[in-house]
Parts: sequence; C-alpha cells; structure tokens
Amino acid sequence: MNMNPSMMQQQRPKSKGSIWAMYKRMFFHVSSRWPLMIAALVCIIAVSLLEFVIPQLTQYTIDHVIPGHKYDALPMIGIGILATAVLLGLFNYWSSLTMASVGQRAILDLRNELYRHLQKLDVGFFDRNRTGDLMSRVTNDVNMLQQLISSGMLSIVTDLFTFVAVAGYMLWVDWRLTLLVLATFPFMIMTTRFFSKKMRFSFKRVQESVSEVSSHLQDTLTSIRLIKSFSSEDYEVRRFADRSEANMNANLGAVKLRAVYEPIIDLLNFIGLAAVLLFGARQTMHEALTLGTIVAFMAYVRLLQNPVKRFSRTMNTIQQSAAAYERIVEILGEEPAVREKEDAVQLPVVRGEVQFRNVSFAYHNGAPVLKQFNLEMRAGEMTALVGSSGAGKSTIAHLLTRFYDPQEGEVTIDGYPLTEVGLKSLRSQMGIVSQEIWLLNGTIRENIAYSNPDAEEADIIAAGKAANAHAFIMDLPDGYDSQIGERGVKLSGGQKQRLSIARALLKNPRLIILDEATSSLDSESERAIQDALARLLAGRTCLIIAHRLSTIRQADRIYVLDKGRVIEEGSHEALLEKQGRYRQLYELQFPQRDETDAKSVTTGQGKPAR
Ligand SMILES: Nc1ncnc2c1ncn2[C@@H]1O[C@H](COP(=O)(O)OP(=O)(O)OP(=O)(O)O)[C@@H](O)[C@H]1O
Repeated sequence: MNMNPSMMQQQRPKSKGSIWAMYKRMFFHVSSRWPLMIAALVCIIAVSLLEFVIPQLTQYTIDHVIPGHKYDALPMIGIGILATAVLLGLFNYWSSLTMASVGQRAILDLRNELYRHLQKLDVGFFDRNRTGDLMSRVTNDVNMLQQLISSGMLSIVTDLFTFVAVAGYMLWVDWRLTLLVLATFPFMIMTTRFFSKKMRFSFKRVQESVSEVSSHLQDTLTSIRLIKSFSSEDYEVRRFADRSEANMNANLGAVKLRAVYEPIIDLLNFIGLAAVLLFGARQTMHEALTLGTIVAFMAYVRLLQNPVKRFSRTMNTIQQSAAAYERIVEILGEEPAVREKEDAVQLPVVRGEVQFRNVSFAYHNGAPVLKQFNLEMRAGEMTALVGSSGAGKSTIAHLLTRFYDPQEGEVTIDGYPLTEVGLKSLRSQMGIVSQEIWLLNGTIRENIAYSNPDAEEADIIAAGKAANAHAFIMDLPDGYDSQIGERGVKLSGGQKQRLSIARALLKNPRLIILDEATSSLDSESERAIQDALARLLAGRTCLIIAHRLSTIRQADRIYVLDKGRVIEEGSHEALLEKQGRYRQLYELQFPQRDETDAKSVTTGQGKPAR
C-alpha cells in the first residue's frame, strides 16, 4: 500500500520542525568541530570590524583632509582603503571556507544518520512509504539543509554581529539619528514573521512536489518493460508532465511570496534612509553635525541595512531548509515497529523447532490475515504450506523472519520467543529463497557472497556448483566477475533463481524458507533448480511455500491453509486420503492422474536426496 507524503505526515504526531530545533540539531552535528568554528567566528568578527574602517576614512577625508588641504595624507588614505579591502577579502575567504567545511561535515553526518535510521526501520514502514519519496528526502531535502549551513548559517552569524556592532556604534555617534533608523525595524520583524510561515508552507509544497516527481521516476523507470509492453509511454509522459507542472506551480508560489516580501523590506529600508537624510540634513544645516559625520552616518545606515537585506534573502533559504528539515525529522521520528529488546538473547545455533501459537496478524490498517493460527515445524523436517492465493502463506514466512510482529500470540524458535532474541542472531540462521528474487546491481561474485562477505573464493565457487549455476556463470564473458545489471536484468529467471540458491547455500543456514516460484521453467532448468534445491534443503529445517504440489510430496508435514486458518494437516498420502481440500487442489493440478498413480509417486520415486 502506498501513501503520499502528506499522508505520511497526517499519520505521525506533529514533529517539532521549528527553526530553533533545526539549528540545535545542526549545531549538535558541528559541535565537535569547535576549533574550526572559532576560527570562522574570529574571521567574521574581523570582517565586521574592518567594515567600519572605510566610512571612518571617508569621514576623516571630508572633515579634515579636504578643509586642511592635506595633500600628503591622500596616499596613506588610498593605501588604507586598499589594505582594508584586501584584508576584507582574505577574512571573507577564510570564513567561507571554514564554515563550508564545517557545514559539509554536518550534512554528511545528517545524511548518514538518516540512512542508518532508514535501515533500522521495519519492512512495514517501507510498505507504507514510497521509495521515490524516501529517496527524495535523503538526497534533495538534505541538500536543502546544505545551503543553510554552508551559506545561510555564515551569513546569519556575520549579519547579526555586524548589525549589533554597527547599531551600537551609531547609537554612540548620534542616538537620535540611530533611533530614527531603528524605528523601521519592528515593521520589518512583523513583515518577516508574516511571510516566514507562508514561505515555509509554500516550500513544503515544493519539496513534496519534488518527491512526487522522484516517486514517479522511481516507479516508472524500474518498470520500463511493463510500460513498453503496454505501449503506455505517452500515458506515462503525460503523468510525468502533470507532476512536473505541479512542481513548477509550487515553485512559482514560493517565488511569488519572495517577490512580495523583498520589496517590502527594501521599502522599509528606504524609509529609514530617507528619515536619516532629512533629519541629518536639518542638523547639518543647524551645524549640529559635520558634513563628514552625515556622510559617514549614511554609510553606516547602509552597513546596518545590508545585513537586514541579506537576512531577508537568507530567510528564503531558512524557510526552505525548515520545510526540508520537517520532512527529515518525520523520518527520524519514526520508530521501528519491529525492534530488538535491549536485553535480547543472542540465539545460539538453533535446531530449528518452530512454533506458531495462537497467532493473529493483520498488515497495517488491513484486514486480518492470520486468525488464531497454530503451526509446528520439527527440527530437521520439511514443513510445507499449501492453499489458495492470498491464504496467508508468505505472511507466515514474513512472521518467521520477523519482518513483522503478530498482534496476538507468539512465534518461537527452539522455545525462544522471536521478540526476545537478537535480530541478527535470528536472521543469520535463516536462508530465504523467495519467488521474488532479490539481487543487487553488481557482479555475480558480489551477489553470491552477499550472504557471507568473508567467504573464500573456493567457497563461492563451491556454492555456485552446488546450485547448478557454475556452468552458466563460466559461459559468461567475465565469469564470476560478470555484471548482472539492476535486479539481475541480464540473467534469465532460472539463472536468477540458481544464484539466489547459491547465495543461500553459502550462508549455510539452519533453517530454510523457500517461497516457491510459480513461474514455469523449461524442464531442463527446472531439473537443474530442483537438484540445487535438494542440496540446499538437505539436512536443514525447511519451510516450503508450495505452489506446485509436485514439489512437496516428500514433505514431512503439509499444512493446508484457507483464509488464514489451517483447515487440513498431515502427510501427502494422509491428506490425499482425506478427500478434502488438499485432494481437490491436487486433482486441479494433476487432472489426468488417478489416485494410485499419485500414491506411487509419493512413496518413493523421484524423491530428492535429503
Ligand atoms: N505487505 C502487505 N501489506 C498489506 N497487505 C498485504 C501485504 N502482503 C500481503 N498482504 C495481504 O495479505 C494477504 C495474504 O497474503 P500472502 O502473501 O501471505 O498470501 P499467499 O498465501 O502467500 O498468496 P500467494 O500464494 O498468492 O503468494 C493477502 O490478502 C494480501 O493482500
């Protein structure tokens, strides 16, 4: 079941996505790099102080150098301005560099934290959320924060420092003129507060629309064969265009807000400037101020307004980051439903005795799948599950691997409840060969060794041979180093299956879960797979989800399921004799075969070595 990003938000408690919380978390990520931060701060202070020098030199030139005809002071003033400009450049360069390196490190940490957290979440979480949306959060949303840290954070600190220093100095020079300028600030704060909320909302829409685009890409590019086979390219192009347009509209909405907000701040700045000019001109005419002071004061007003103007632009980045941050904390705030207890027992090597006791289970918001379900698997035996599609067979395998926890009842292995044991110690003893074959982009060797990364080359080849895969692997141009493509697209169905068997063999698990493929293979590869499977199953406890009854005649115990309940149970022969559901299913699959024939098959011939 998929849900869009806004659905994900409705489900969760409202996250504390405030700007302060965002800064606190980002500060936590950079706190260990305090020497670099102090270096950046020193540079910032130096920049702010140096900003004063040029207006001071201007005032000195107008008030003293020009009236006094001090020609010999001019070269020194020129050198002073040049030196200040060079130092300003250097300190700006150092502060940008140090803050960028601190910021990039924080982003790296955050992205890794997010990915680590995603890896901890349970399978149910991934059922409910779209891969494209999650990808967009880890890439696009984290990138948004990158902007905040590398440029936004620096400019806020610089601007704040400059603002306080300049305002303090101006108050000292002429408090009345300064108060005139500062009178416009409450209006700026009100305007900023008004727009910041709207901007955040608008940026959230932008980020969500990006995630819609990303989800669509993920869905369709991974299903390109489906699209081609139904000739639905044009349909998908139209759907993509709709999502792209929604993204464009969301972006335009954000731009519109910014386009209104910035001119309002500029207007307030001009009002402040005009007030200083008019009042200052009067004072100068009354000779209460020197011409140099008023010129220098106008420069200070600019210095004071620069950070305000810059801040109004940074606001954009801050709100964009805050919207992205909200989407990131939504995931970080998500708790895994399947969790390992702190005092979890590390499971010793198991015999493989499994019990399902009164287990009831439903998927998230779904109808009950298992109701008061009981099942027993004996160590070293083969237990098979049969039943109509949707009866709950794969669900039983999911509960055994603890991909999900049941709402009622318990599942135990060798008497240990699964909820009490370490997840790694449980899953490391299980091998899953599923009808949906999970392969990663990479080489054949990497895919086989995924179950045991420390495996020796000889073991990998032995697994390949035991899985009847060695011959086809050696026929490939690069043998075990051949690339198999995304999800193994370069391999046939049967080859993929044999690779997954080789991977399970290399793991050498105590317990095997075989969710049998329904796909019909040609008889040669079917025999190759059956042989490989027989080797995999030999000597282990096995749970087989059978679609073809021919493969489970040799099972020690067969459970027949219907709508999440066991309706029959026993050996193949006993179940055939019952003349119940199993027999019905059997006759459906083998319509020509009579009972005697069926029995003769089950009692010997064709039974794989176990
Ligand atoms: N991840 C999931 N989220 C929600 N519902 C699910 C999920 N997986 C399965 N279901 C539902 O649970 C029920 C049992 O599914 P399950 O896959 O266990 O059946 P099955 O017996 O293995 O079927 P089949 O033989 O077709 O593979 C079905 O109704 C299915 O729609």
